[in-house]
Amino acid sequence: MFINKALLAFSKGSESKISKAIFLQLIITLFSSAVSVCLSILINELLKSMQIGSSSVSILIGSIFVLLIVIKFLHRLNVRVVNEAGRSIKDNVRAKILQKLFLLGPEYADTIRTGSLTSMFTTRVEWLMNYYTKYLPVILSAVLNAGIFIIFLMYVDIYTGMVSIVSVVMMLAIPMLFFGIMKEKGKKEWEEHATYYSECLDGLQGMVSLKAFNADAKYVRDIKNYGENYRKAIMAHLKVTIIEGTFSEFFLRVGTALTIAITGLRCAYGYVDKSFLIYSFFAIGAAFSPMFNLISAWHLGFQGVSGSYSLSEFLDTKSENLMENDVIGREAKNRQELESLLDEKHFQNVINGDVRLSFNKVSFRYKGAKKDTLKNISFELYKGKTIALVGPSGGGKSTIAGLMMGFYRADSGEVTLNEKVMNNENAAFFGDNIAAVWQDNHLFYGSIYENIKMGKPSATDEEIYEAAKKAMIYDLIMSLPEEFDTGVDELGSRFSAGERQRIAIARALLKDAPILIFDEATSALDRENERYIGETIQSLKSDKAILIIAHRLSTISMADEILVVEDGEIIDRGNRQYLEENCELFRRLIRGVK
Ligand SMILES: Nc1ncnc2c1ncn2[C@@H]1O[C@H](COP(=O)(O)OP(=O)(O)OP(=O)(O)O)[C@@H](O)[C@H]1O
Repeated sequence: MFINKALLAFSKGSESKISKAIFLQLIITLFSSAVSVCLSILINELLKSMQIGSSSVSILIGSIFVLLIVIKFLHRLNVRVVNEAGRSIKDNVRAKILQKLFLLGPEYADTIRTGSLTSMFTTRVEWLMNYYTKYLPVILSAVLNAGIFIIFLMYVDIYTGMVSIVSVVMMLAIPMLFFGIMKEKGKKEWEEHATYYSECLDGLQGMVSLKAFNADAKYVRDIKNYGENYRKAIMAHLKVTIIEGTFSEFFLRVGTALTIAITGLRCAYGYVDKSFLIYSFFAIGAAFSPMFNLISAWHLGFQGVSGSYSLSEFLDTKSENLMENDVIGREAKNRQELESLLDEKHFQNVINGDVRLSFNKVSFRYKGAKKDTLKNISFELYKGKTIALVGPSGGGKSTIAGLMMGFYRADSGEVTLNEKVMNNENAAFFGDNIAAVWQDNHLFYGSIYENIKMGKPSATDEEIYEAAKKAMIYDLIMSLPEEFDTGVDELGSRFSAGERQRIAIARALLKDAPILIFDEATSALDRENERYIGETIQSLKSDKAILIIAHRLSTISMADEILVVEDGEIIDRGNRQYLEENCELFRRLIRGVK
């Protein structure tokens, strides 16, 4: 019947809604069978009395009429119940996926294609929904209903009963024989679906580059090929479904015919009481007709199982590097529970007094990389100190910032914040105390106001305006038609790179964390804005611990200590004057940025 542990786990939080849908389907099936029972009695009565107007006949006709109306009403109710159950399953499973994804953090996200994720959120969740709302109720009610009528047939005649049991068992067994191949085809379909989606998204995101390189024609051709592969995978899956469905239907029809024939024969030879003949024919109809619905439902059952395998594979992903925090570290059973966790107070662990972040002989290698990305890195960052990291591209500067944020874990050595070592348990403590602005800042779909407020959800309007002023973006926002309510489209593409950077700086300043990271945070700004933001950073210096990954002389100059990073190592350190006198690489870098 295609139930596994994973499928049971996915129903958590929606059990009552799923049970309601199953119960309602069962009632509908039983009531439909009750119509058959009434009809069989009615025909029997008519044959006996040959009178349409008798009271028992009127009662039977009335009962059939009432049952049909009730069934109609229950069908309508069923649509609502199934929709509610479906929504609940989708919400809860998506909340689980999201929690896991954020727990695994950027290190994992870098390894998975956007299309696979999209497909996980859409297709596979839909498959699970169909399993619980369309497959499970239909199969459970059909089997139970068949069971009731087969017991009746056994009572009438054991041989008739036995033939009907064999037919039903065959009908249920056929799909099981196809299970292996259906699982494989289902997996292939979802893989092709994920690739197709990934390629489409890649193309949309890279449209400017495709146009610039005149590569759009080739892209369209490639997409067509991926679409064709996806279509083929669907057809292959469908082919097996049709073959399996044909076999199931064949056995069901043969089973029904055989049972009717056996009943007739047994009656002809006097083994079945004639008065039971009509009842038996209707009972056979009532037992077998809901089974026909199963033929189309099996496909949904297969999809549900296949979806549950791939989703639980993802949810079981192990990582030594989990980005736990108050919300994502605690498993929420459903979306409501997740929302109440989100409503709880966060950022409770902000350090008020002295802050000290240390790298102690830290080495790190990206998964699959041939050599260490960072080797033996040590430095100390504390309140009132500004460190600048400089060095050639690819040297490992951003990786140092990533380790501070807990995106990755050191392979050897330690990253500590006020004596707490960076690990799964303490990652949230680091996150609460660090605000970062990256080279490439993500703005979320919504308003500018919401994007800035993300830095501190409890911020007042005044605080938000103040942060925007410090980030030199206030005047620009006020010149927009809807000021702070102006919409930010996906990826913030309506803003220039410099504007996006300033909105991100406002968001980070609003967080008011004791440690600030600026990773090439002013790279897209013009000289004037950069100078103003430099002044803002300068004004924060005494109160904050600041790490700047610098590319311009002005920012480098404001650092108390400059670390020259090359090929994963700190090859020299000191203030600007010292390095200019003693470090050839630093002199070359300075010449490059002057
Ligand atoms: N997710 C990743 N997986 C594997 N290797 C990575 C990953 N991210 C970065 N790297 C590699 O690690 C090295 C250090 O990269 P990093 O971004 O830290 O350098 P960087 O000094 O900040 O460079 P830039 O100044 O160009 O930003 C590079 O060789 C880069 O290709």
